[in-house]
Amino acid sequence: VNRKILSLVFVRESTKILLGFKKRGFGQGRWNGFGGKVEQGETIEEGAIRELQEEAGVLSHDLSKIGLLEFEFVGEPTILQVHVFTTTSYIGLPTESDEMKPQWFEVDRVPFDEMWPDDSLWFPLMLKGAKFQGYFLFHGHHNILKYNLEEVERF
Ligand SMILES: CN1CCN(c2cc(NC3CC3)nc(N)n2)CC1
Repeated sequence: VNRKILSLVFVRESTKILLGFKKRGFGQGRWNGFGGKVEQGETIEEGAIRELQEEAGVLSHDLSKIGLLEFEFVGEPTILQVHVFTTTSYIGLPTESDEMKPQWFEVDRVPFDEMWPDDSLWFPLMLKGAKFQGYFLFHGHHNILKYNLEEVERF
């Protein structure tokens, strides 16, 4: 079993959250936070900052680690290990990239039916300010066969 380390960043503004519509590649056609592969030679947080800049055109240096999610797919050896961050302090105007089209959403109007199915399970923990850890077993890209999800005190 090998693990692929990925970042995922959510930018918050009072009652709003910044999501991006994935225009191509993995997760295409779904809204999500910003993130991607963590490269060799960078920390996970540095990778998260880099991807946020590349995908949304905003720069933040004050990310808070809020979640750790592992995703396994039936029949596939690679486990995705997603490190979730949030920030309220950033500079720059969210800008469309070739990967992502950013848009602000009211936190009570998050388009879960156009997002990864796990999001509706852990978003409530993120939105209430909790830290969380979870494991999800997927069959394909639409069905969660089983999962566990728990709040944690700190990372
Ligand atoms: C670059 N990454 C890709 C993985 N990712 C995921 C994954 C995910 N579920 C997993 C079944 C796929 N759910 C959210 N919300 N994000 C974050 C961004």
